[in-house]
Amino acid sequence: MERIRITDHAEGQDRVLTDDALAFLLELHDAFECSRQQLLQDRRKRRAALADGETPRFLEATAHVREDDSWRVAPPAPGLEDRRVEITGPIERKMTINALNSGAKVWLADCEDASSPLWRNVIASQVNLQDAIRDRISFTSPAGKEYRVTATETPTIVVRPRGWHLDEHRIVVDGKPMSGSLVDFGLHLFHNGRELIARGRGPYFYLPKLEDHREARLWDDVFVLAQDRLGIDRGTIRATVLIETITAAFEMEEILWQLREHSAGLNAGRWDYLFSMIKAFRLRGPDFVLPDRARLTMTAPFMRAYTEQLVRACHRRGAHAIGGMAAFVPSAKDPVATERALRAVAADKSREAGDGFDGSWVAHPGLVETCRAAFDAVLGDRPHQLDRSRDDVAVDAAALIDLSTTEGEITDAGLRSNIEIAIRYMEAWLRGHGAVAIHSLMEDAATAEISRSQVWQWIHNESVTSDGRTVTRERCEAIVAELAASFGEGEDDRFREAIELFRETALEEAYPAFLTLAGTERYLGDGARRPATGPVPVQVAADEPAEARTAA
Ligand SMILES: CC(=O)SCCNC(=O)CCNC(=O)[C@H](O)C(C)(C)COP(=O)(O)OP(=O)(O)OC[C@H]1O[C@@H](n2cnc3c(N)ncnc32)[C@H](O)[C@@H]1OP(=O)(O)O
Ligand SMILES: O=CC(=O)O
Ligand SMILES: [Mg+2]
Repeated sequence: MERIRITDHAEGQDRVLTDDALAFLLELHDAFECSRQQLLQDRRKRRAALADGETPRFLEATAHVREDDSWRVAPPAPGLEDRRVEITGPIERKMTINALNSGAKVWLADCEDASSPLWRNVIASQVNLQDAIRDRISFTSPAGKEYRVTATETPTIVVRPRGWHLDEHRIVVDGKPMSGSLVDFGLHLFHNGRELIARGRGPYFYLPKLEDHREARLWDDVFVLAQDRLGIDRGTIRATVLIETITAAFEMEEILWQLREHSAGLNAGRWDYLFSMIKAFRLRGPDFVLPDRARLTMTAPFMRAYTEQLVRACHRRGAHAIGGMAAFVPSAKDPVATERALRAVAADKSREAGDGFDGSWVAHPGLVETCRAAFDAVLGDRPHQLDRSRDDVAVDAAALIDLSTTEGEITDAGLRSNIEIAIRYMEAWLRGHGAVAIHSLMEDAATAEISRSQVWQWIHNESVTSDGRTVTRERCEAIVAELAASFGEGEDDRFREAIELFRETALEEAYPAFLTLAGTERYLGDGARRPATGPVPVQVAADEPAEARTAA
């Protein structure tokens, strides 16, 4: 019996899942699947311990790594010296070309927060990467617009594979799904690694949602085996780790140390970081309940502690510190939203550049110049500011987890906005869109996780909105019912399933660790339910207003 089985088909698959590529994936699976499962098991234990009241802390066992001043990560690899503007986005064909023409220094080609893991997306991402790297990508829109790469200098490509928690259930080995991380990583490296090196850059990665330094070590082990197997020099692969969980924030230097030969720095993944905070402390009582999502800015004291400590850790170790994503996006149809986005992004990037970051992310080509200007003002002609030590920053465990000083209230509008964003995002995700603009804000898996998690936390803490009303499941259901009236009922719409998924991830007693896991198991996996049709079902408590009962 063939050990590896592909359970689905998508256009372009033959170019991606070649026999040699599958043999490489199998080798990665055999070498690392046990360790991945062990680490996922450890995650579950740690999550339970945090829920039971354990406080994250700096590890005693690795104090020597933090205290030893002598080590540094490898110097920047070709194409990664100057990272002042990085554009992110899903690896769709048109967006790939637009990103390559955007003028950014780096393109984060995303199989993660901005991607919905439909099989056709997984395969198309790999096809588009192959073509983009070989300068043979073009696209004609349904309206007949032609797209080609015209920029003389294109961004360095950095691929973000899925996180360790996600399976790729369409590639089954000995009856078990492969790791989504290893599939995204392995296919890109196998097909494009040598080509990238020949073109003067290299196979570079962003590593998402790591929860501790042992998970970084697993990636390092993967890199070593993969390079040896493909005859690529050790240290050629480079990885920037997103610090976007509260536990990883206590192990920043350990993560750099584990990957030191392959490290390209750290990134402050603010949205998943906020999600991680809410998840970790969701049952810790009022001091850990955060206000409306709109009030969770980078100037909140706990967020400042996080970014300041990240820059300090990176620059102590000669590693790039890369800033995160301001969610405001411009809109050709809305000059007011555009003006607001440009102002907000300029302020965000100026603060990051002033704090010592070496570059930052933008979500949209219309923001590249704004980000560049903010970093130009601080960097000038220098490619980075690694020489800017932030030893003035206090390493302060308490500051990282002190949420009690976050200003702002929970409002009815904030509750409604969370429910609407979560459902609209889940609906788009089920249709295959991993990033969408909703009310001129970029929404992706990380921001949607915040929205649904806040709703869950507010219900379970019986939080009270500024109008004096308690957040209850029934109140949320009434809002769902009102919103449902405004949702489309087009043939392709998936609002019915999106509402079910929202209920499962925000309104139930149990708290699913990731909406993407819940969504994949229920709607995208092997045993997935068939898409439902008909009116959106709503649940309304007897004492809710009558109009809430009529959504259809
Ligand atoms: C928490 C995190 O992980 S953040 C990182 C993950 N998230 C992301 O990467 C989000 C990236 N951004 C996006 O996906 C998009 O900007 C969205 C979905 C938010 C908005 O996209 P749209 O609705 O298409 O925006 P809009 O209509 O203004 O786009 C104008 C043009 O810019 C292009 N564009 C917009 N964003 C991008 C991008 N990130 N990369 C490349 N091209 C882009 C569009 O394709 C469109 O091209 P066209 O004029 O040739 O048709
Ligand atoms: O991946 C980035 C984030 O903010 O989450
Ligand atoms: Mg993230």
